[in-house]
Amino acid sequence: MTPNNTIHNKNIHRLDLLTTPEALKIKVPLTEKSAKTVIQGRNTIQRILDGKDERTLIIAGPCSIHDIDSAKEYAHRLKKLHDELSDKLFIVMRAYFEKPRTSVGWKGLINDPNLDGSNDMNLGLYKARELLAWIAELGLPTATEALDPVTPQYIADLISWSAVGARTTESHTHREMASGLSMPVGFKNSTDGSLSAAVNAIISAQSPHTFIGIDNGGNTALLHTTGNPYSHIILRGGKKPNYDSASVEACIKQLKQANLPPRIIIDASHGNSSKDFKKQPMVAKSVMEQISNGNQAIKGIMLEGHLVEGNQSLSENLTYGQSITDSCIGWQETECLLRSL
Ligand SMILES: O=C[C@H](O)[C@H](O)COP(=O)(O)O
Ligand SMILES: C=C(OP(=O)(O)O)C(=O)O
Repeated sequence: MTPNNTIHNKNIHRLDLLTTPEALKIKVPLTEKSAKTVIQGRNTIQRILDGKDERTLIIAGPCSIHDIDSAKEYAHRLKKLHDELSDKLFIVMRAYFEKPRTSVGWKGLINDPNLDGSNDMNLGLYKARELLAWIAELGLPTATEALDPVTPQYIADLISWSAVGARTTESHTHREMASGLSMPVGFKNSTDGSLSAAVNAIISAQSPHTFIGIDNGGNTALLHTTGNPYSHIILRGGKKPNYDSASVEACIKQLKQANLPPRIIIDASHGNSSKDFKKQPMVAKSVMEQISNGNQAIKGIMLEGHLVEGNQSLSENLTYGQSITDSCIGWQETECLLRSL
């Protein structure tokens, strides 16, 4: 569709109609088994955040998913560990389909599923939902980043935990969206390492809001939310790491000053590994040590891992199972690390 753009939509050269959430859910329905996975996943994470389940939440998986086959293979392997290590850890798969970029770059499977700039978002939403449904059917709960405020209507019924990223935690729109999401939502600290935007985001997301979104039929709608009681902070480091005990104590203090419960997830990647994937195991072990030493505020750890370690640039000859965004630890390292935790 080419808009008449002499005054309005001057910088929009094309408009394509997007499928509705309802139509996508007919194509890829939520089965009884997948609904059970999602609900049990959410309930367990809520119990962990409440301190009623003493296991550590582990969110592990690719920085971004660009290839369905390798994501399914990863899910298969992770499900085995999810079952085997379930006495101490509650393992959830990182299934990230939307990538916020520092400037420009590939924006994730939903935005560009063909990896070629054709931006077929109808296909992207289908592929994301199909994969989430497949993983849920396997019995493994998933975690994602909620970046576009409209996409949750298409996929959130298949997700047990969401994050708002470091680049959007300060965004009013994302706080409103989080207040209506059905699963626990973590807010990352800002890219410079400061915590105040995340603390304010939690307060905002726990409160009711009214904002513009879409309904299941794809109509523009006013959404009235109740607030999300399970919003919490994710320490991801910034100019310097913030996973050490002094930084965690400072975070607890800041949460308490804001009358918020001390509930923290620590991302072992990003600023906490200074973007060096090889440091993630060291970070995760140090966080686990704090938990063993009695720190009850740390509820979980996030890891960026894929089948093959490192990362690669987007090209026509991609290595199977290797990240095309941030570098990840490989499968062997992930398995070894999770068993050691
Ligand atoms: O985890 C993902 C990246 O760190 C984030 O999307 C920013 O990526 P960029 O700095 O490569 O754009
Ligand atoms: C983009 C991510 O992280 P952050 O927002 O912390 O940079 C991510 O976890 O993929």
